[in-house]
Amino acid sequence: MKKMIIHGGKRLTGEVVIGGAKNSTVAIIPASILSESKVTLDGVPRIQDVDNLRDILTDMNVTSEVTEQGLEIDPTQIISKPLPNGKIKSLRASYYFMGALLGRFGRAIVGLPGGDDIGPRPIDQHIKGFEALGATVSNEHGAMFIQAPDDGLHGAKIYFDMVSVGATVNVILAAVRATGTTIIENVAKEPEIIDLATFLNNMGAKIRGAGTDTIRIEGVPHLYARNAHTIIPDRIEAGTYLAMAAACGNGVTVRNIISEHLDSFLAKMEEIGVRFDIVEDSIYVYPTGDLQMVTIKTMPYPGFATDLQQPITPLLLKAQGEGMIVDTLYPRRVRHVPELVRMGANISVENDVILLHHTDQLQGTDVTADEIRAGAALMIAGLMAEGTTTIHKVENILRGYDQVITKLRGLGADVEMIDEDEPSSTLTSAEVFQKKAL
Ligand SMILES: CC(=O)N[C@H]1[C@@H](OP(=O)(O)OP(=O)(O)OC[C@H]2O[C@@H](n3ccc(=O)[nH]c3=O)[C@H](O)[C@@H]2O)O[C@H](CO)[C@@H](O)[C@@H]1O
Ligand SMILES: C=C(OP(=O)(O)O)C(=O)O
Repeated sequence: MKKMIIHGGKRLTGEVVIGGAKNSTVAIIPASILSESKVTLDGVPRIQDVDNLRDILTDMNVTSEVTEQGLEIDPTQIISKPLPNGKIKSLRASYYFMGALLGRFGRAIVGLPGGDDIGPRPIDQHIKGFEALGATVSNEHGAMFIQAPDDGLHGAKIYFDMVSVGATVNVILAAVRATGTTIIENVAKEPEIIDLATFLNNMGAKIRGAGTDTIRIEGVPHLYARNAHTIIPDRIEAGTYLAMAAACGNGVTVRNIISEHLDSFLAKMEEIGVRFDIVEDSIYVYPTGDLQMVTIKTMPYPGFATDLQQPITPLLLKAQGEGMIVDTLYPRRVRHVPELVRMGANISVENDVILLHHTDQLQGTDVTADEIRAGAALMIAGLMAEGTTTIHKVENILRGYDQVITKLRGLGADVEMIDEDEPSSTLTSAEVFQKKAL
């Protein structure tokens, strides 16, 4: 286990470059097993979810190699194998192997996934989609057994009862090689869904409508990757650094952003009073003056992303007045709140609503990152705080934040990551460096 030590209070300056989107990458890596030729991915972020997906590929005899640009995956020698346990439990997106194996082999045995502990995360819509395509699905001792009929999956009309990123991805993966036409209604419209569809279409799939409410798929018998696919920039990582820049920056440029993917987030930043300039694929955030408290309600894309409600919270603590956050997707995504309270934040939860009040100054202390975006919030709070903040369970942050220590140091942050058993006591990070060098 690792911990992050932040000596707060430094004003951040300079530039940070955003990596490829975690939520695209973790769908596209499982999708690559549908290809009958080698797959080249550029812009793959260096995150633990990718390492864990690569381990799962290895279990299926699919080799992968990290290159300077990204990742090469060779699925040509793949074997159909049950994946009931192991790394499957280490991340959410491992459940995309259900759809991908079903699409490739007509059967899948995959353990129920792990991922962030942010309240109940059922998969009933994924199952509804697989069944509509003709598969039989059963849950046996925590693993899903999914089997296509003898004559293979067939196209179907599916209406999702709620908008789900995971169910949309999984049903696309199962349907691309099914016989006939599949129409999926009330699908997720996230940019990561469009990225996945682009990747699959470039391999010969026929997916239309990604980014709208309805996706139409004409099944094809074979898929071959021919060109390298570049993963889109991570809008959640971008939002995190933008919020950080506003909370403790002295003029920060965030590069490699598709600003349209952040429309609702940027509108909220403006409402708070943050000033920024968008120039092509970069956003410059000015040092902030007076800020206004706001109300945030998370919604499926293009609404305000649940994954950004925690990262924007420390910034809101600087604002005047009283604010509120309602996470309609994950009402119990509040594990950062008690940790922020320990840092002196005036924040509470009542009936699943996060209530925020202006806080003069956060104080560094020991806190725990119970999930990825709670960790991002604590990281920003630690940078804003007086004194030293030690964040435990940093692995949750490393699941999805690309080269985070390097990026923070590039902005001038005084931050260090060390093993839990290594003494850090009251040393500054410069002293820790010195000690390591001896
Ligand atoms: C790897 C990945 O892309 N993860 C993202 C994905 O997670 P994930 O794909 O798990 O989230 P979903 O979009 O599926 O979940 C949205 C909502 O639908 C509910 N639901 C979902 C499926 C289902 O079968 N039944 C059901 O009730 C969920 O409990 C939740 O309330 O979208 C979330 C919502 O934007 C983000 O926070 C995650 O970062
Ligand atoms: C909830 C998240 O991730 P996952 O779905 O991979 O658990 C997230 O990225 O904020």
